Amino acid sequence: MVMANNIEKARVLIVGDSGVGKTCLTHLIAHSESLTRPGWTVGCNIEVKLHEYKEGTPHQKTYFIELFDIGGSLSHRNTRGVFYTTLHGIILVHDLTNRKSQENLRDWLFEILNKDGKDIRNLSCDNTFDPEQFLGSTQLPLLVVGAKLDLSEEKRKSNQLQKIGSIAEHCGSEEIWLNCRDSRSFAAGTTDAVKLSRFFDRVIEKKNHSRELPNASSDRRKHASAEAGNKISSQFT
Ligand SMILES: Nc1nc2c(ncn2[C@@H]2O[C@H](COP(=O)(O)OP(=O)(O)OP(=O)(O)O)[C@@H](O)[C@H]2O)c(=O)[nH]1
Repeated sequence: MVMANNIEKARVLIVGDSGVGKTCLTHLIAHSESLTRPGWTVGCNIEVKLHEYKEGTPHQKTYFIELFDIGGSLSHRNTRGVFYTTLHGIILVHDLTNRKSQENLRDWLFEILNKDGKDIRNLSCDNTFDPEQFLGSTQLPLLVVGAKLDLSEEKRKSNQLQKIGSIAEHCGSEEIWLNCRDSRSFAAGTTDAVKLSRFFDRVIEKKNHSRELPNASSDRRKHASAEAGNKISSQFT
């Protein structure tokens, strides 16, 4: 039997605007059941999921995935940077009935990648934040989740068009649309369950890769703008 103390951990941040469904999603992932009355998250709510890395292969291994559900309220913007220090993956959540919450995902990504308060826009040639470039350089796995699919008739019909022009398409990441209040949304064997499991596998690979580079963080400030990618990468190892 595997002792809980011996199980390694990897950390995933779950971010997005207030009220988009992060707490419901976190609960669904961790407990495979829906949460009827989530409270308003102040600071951070942490849940843990046991994940089978590379399930069904000779490399299968059990990990803990720590899910850091970050309160989306604007009033906590200045303090939530403390949660951005050690991370191995990001889930960006938006509300399918609220277009603005999808547009704001760029800002969330920017806030996390800019956690030291250093404006990474200045590191790019044209002074704009390019999520693809900076995510690519950090090698941080990203998953985009659109919640409240049950409330969006239009989106339910056009599921296949979901990624066009979205941040998921821009960053080359997977996107899932679901009803977070339906306990069957990640039922075993469904496409969404497979996408989630693959995402967690990549998170674990990111964590294992980070451990192989223990001195990378000391190089953080060495490189100039041409090497901005490497610089940002070192912040997340
Ligand atoms: N119908 C429907 N309601 C949802 C869904 N996801 C979340 N909700 C509801 O939306 C409201 C907000 O959900 P939360 O999970 O608390 O949102 P949050 O993003 O954690 O919000 P903050 O804690 O303010 O950051 C709650 O009333 C949920 O029950 C969904 O997929 N479908």
